[in-house]
Amino acid sequence: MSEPVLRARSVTRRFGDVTAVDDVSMSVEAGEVVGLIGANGAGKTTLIRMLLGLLAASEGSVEVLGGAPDRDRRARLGYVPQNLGLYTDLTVEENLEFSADAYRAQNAELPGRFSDVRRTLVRDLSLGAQRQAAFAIALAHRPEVLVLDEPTSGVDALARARLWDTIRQQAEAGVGVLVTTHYMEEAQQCDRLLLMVGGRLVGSGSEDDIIGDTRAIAVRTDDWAAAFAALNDADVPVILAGRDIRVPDTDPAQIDAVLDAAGVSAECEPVRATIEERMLVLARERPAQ
Ligand SMILES: Nc1ncnc2c1ncn2[C@@H]1O[C@H](COP(=O)(O)OP(=O)(O)OP(=O)(O)O)[C@@H](O)[C@H]1O
Repeated sequence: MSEPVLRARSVTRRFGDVTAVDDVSMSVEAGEVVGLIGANGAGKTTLIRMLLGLLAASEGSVEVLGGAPDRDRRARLGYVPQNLGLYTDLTVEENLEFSADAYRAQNAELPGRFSDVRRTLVRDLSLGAQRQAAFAIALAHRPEVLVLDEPTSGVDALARARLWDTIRQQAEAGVGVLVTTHYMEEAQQCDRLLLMVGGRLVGSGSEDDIIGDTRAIAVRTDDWAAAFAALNDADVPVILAGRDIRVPDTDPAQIDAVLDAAGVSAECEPVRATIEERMLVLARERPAQ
């Protein structure tokens, strides 16, 4: 296999007493979309900032396109940070020119559908439109690696689907993509996932690999509010989605006992856990530092 386009070797980053990233090794190959998932504060952004050479590692090392993330290699990357990194008092076109200068790119261009907003100040665009512009600007110098930190938060369903189409097209053209997301439907569109909990990389591979044999109990009852309250008080990892109650990684007998004691009649069925439930279980085993 060729050299990965991004690689971290045992990287750790501490901020005072907080270990934001703890001994993480990972890589992204050309042409693949790798999803970096984990709860808020898991260390995803800190890992990305180290990979891009924007933040020094306390320990370990990173490589971009086979070497240190110096200015020349960074010019071959496209990066959309969570806060988008646009100048809000410049127009979309001025932001493009600014970015093209920084990347020393010739003929950087935006897709035609941006023609209506070229001369609009970024601050006058909706958050969703700003995100799309930031993404288009990051692609305009035809990067070999794309790093996207929550590219679709605040974006409507159509724009989100379009953005994922573009991500896939980029990967098919050989670009290596690292993308963080909180949306599990998006995680499923990645070729491979990396799961971070409390600064550590605790799972990798497909969704199935990450879920492993974790099971959940689906609790069915008309008295869902009382059932949820009783299970929550019992300190089991209970999740309420609408009126559906789920309890991952817990002995069914314990759930029966809690519900019986609370006088709630319910049917409990063991089911396969979801990826969110697996994340919850891991987060309880290893709380954020
Ligand atoms: N500059 C900083 N100074 C101090 N602590 C920091 C700094 N940057 C991050 N942290 C801490 O490091 C931990 C990891 O934060 P990070 O932003 O990397 O997580 P994340 O997984 O990207 O979260 P989110 O999904 O909310 O963006 C958190 O506890 C955070 O408070």
